[in-house]
Amino acid sequence: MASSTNIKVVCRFRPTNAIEAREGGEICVSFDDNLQTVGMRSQAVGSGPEKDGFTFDRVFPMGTKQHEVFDYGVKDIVKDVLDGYNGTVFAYGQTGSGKTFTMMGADIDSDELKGIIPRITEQIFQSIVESDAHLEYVVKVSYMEIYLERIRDLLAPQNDNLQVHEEKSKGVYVKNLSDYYVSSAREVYEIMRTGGAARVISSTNMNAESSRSHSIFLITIQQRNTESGAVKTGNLYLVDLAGSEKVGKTGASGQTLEEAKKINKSLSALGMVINALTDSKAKHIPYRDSKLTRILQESLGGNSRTTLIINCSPSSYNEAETLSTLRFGIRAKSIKNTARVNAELSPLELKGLLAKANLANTNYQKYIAALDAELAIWRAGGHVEQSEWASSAKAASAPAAATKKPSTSPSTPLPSSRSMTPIIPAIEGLRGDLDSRPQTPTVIGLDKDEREDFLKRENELSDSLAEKESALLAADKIVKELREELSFLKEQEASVNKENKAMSTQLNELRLQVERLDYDNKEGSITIDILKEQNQDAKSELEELKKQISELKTAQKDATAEDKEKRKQEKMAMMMAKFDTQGAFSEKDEQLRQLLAKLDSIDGAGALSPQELTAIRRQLSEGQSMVRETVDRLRQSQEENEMVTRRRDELEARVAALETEYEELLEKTIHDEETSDVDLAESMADLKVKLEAQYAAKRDAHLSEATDLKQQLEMKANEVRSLNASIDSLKSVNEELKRAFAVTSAGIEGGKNLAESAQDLERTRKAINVQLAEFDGVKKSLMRDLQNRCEKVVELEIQLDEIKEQYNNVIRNSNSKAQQKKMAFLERNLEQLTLVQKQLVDQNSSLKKEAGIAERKLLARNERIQNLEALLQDADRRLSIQNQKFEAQLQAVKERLDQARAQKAATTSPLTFGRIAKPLRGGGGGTPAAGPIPAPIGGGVGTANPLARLQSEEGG
Ligand SMILES: Nc1ncnc2c1ncn2[C@@H]1O[C@H](COP(=O)(O)OP(=O)(O)OP(=O)(O)O)[C@@H](O)[C@H]1O
Repeated sequence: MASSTNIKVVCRFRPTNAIEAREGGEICVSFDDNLQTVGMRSQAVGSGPEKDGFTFDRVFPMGTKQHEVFDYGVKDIVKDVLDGYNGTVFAYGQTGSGKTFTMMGADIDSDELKGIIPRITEQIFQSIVESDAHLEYVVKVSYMEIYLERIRDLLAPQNDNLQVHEEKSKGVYVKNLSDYYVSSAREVYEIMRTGGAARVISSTNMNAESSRSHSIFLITIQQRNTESGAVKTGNLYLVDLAGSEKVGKTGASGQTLEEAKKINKSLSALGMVINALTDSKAKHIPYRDSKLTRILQESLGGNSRTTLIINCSPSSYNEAETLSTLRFGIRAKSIKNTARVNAELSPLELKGLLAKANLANTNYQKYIAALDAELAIWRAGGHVEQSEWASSAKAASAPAAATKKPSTSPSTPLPSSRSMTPIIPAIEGLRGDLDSRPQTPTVIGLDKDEREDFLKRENELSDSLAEKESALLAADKIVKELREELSFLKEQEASVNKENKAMSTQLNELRLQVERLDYDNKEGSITIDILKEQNQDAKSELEELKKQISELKTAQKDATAEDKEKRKQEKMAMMMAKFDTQGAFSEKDEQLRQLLAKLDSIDGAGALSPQELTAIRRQLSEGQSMVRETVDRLRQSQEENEMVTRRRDELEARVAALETEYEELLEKTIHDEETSDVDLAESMADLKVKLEAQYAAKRDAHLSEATDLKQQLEMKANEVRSLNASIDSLKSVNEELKRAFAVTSAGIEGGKNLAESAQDLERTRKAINVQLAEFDGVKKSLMRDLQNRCEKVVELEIQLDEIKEQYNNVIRNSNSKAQQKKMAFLERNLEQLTLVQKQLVDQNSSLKKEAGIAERKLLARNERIQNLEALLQDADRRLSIQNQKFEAQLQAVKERLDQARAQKAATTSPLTFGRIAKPLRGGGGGTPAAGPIPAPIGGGVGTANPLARLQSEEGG
């Protein structure tokens, strides 16, 4: 069943490519006729064994068709795998040498261009169809990639750190690698495409489509003999290695340089394994140095039929790489593999083994019984002859209950030659039968238990390593995320800081402004205080000026009081003189005088005629009536005088009122000037105008009144004068009459008539005297009255004059030079003061305003600052909330992602088929793709072998 064969090495040359042609590369290889040896025209092979060329199982020159490579290179292997052997086809060569072209082909769907893998797949299904009817096959495929020493499941790319395990029963395998049951080449192609799309591709200078990873396509074929129940399992590894060239040539750099190093490490490990395998002295094969060599462990020097396809360029441009590749192929060629069928025992075989085991068990029991018996003798102090000692051989041949009598020499030591673990042939045979899998080369030299322990421990370690690696990866990812987050947060922090800075500068500016405003405000209040003081000073100055004015007024008043008295007397004198000088006699007075003269003449004649007496009487009565008239007129004039007095009183009252009004006005003006901000000059001018107007009005009124009064006085004086004159004349007439009577009385002593007439005259005289006395009294009273009135008039005039004087004083005060100067000075002062006051008031008000504004601004800014601070706090709070939210979301997303990944891993495979075993039966039962899947024993999924069933259940 197991035969030791060398690895089959074939060599394929691709045609020269455009780069090589451009670089002037020439064909530097030659082939022998039987297409087994390739010769190099290189100086490097000038001497030594390579001079004769490199001999392989087959050489495919440029232009070899795809099907030729398949037919002559790998077709046989398909049959072996179907028969339960492990098979490996791997392509080795520099980038762009045609590995992928050979393995997968330029176009899967093209009959001409499709590569080895599609052809193998087709061959497998073809062979299944053509196989015996009692053979049932289950085909499943897996696709993985080794990239940067990590195994990635290309059909479940999220599983990117799979571990290689080894078990005694299963050999080397990739743990948790997903597999898909396939029933047709089409399904395999689909899987190939799906997996191919998930590969890590990196462009290099040499080949834009080159892959920097190793890809392994695994086809597992399980064959079950439905008649015997025997099961064989063949694994076919189809490996497309990464480019074998040196790092520098590809021009790879950066991360690609790292990649290249790791890829080269993997490939150099492959070289080391091959070297060790071909070196007879080598004791250790470094399979575990790389994932690649570990997976291909059984393919290289193990349980596998292996074909190595080395791909080369024929161009001198890639001569060095080609030479190295050829050397690699030559070395690999000498590796010997021992391929065995991976068979599970059939029920019959198992039955046989069971019988064997039962027999062995019986033999053991017998042996144990014999040993027990012998032991009892020894313990009892007996002795058993050596020939009588219990042995496995005897036990196997002796009847079951055979017991020995114990000997009596217990002191005999136990013989040292007896094996403590006897070898029972039946058991050993059973062991050999069960142990169908050969030892893996690595653990050769260890005993069986140690090997198992070693593998177990290795698997455990590998798992924990994977766990650690994934944890590390997750941690790396978290670190990366955290870094990103950190940078984001840093950016945010920077922006927040910037904002904060800007805000703090703004705040500082505002504070400064506030301070400045505060300072301005203080300054303003100080200025206001100063202005107030100045105002106070101005007020006091004004007060003093007022005082001075009032003093001046009083002084003026005092000065004029004496003048007034004098003038009054003068005026009175003048007025009275007027009355005295104007004594004109009236007509009556004249008549009376004539009458008196007549009387005098009568006196001279001695008698009066009755006519003359009658005339005298008549004249006297006329004189009396005149006196009466005069008295009446005097009464009238008295009345008029009273009226004048009343008017004067009224005028006085008015003058007093005007004075008080004037004073009030003056005070009010001063007060206004003191308190208000009215322009003093203007007010003064206004006041002046007003006063002038008032004075003018008053003056006019007084003047008119005075003229009226003067006229009236004139009239009265005239009247009084005439009355006085008439009184005087009457007096004189009276005197004359008296005298005439005296003369007449002396003349008429002699006659009765005369006596009578004398009596009459006496009576008349008496009456006249009485009248005269009355008249005198009236006159006196009139004179008194007149004098009084005159006095009053004079007083009025004086008052008028005073008022005039006052007015003139005021005018003078405002007009006189000194006064004018003073006034001007005062006015200037006042103006300045007013100006200053106004300015101060203005400043005060503006400062107040500014202070108010500043205060308002301050308040507003304070509010703004508070708002901004609140906003900042709010923003901070929101930021932290957002952060928390973001973290929570991130966490949720992570969880969901993990869940999704888990689900995806569990259920949502990109491939909707292949999770259920599809047993394919040979014997021309039709292609599984064309019709329903042939039902295995029991039908459906449940009829597959236990492993397949288990997997299908898992898949379900
Ligand atoms: N035998 C051939 N006949 C015609 N063209 C070929 C042949 N072998 C390779 N080529 C072409 O050469 C180019 C490179 O081939 P390929 O991609 O198979 O190289 P590779 O060895 O797989 O490279 P890498 O290691 O980068 O994956 C492709 O365009 C391919 O079509």
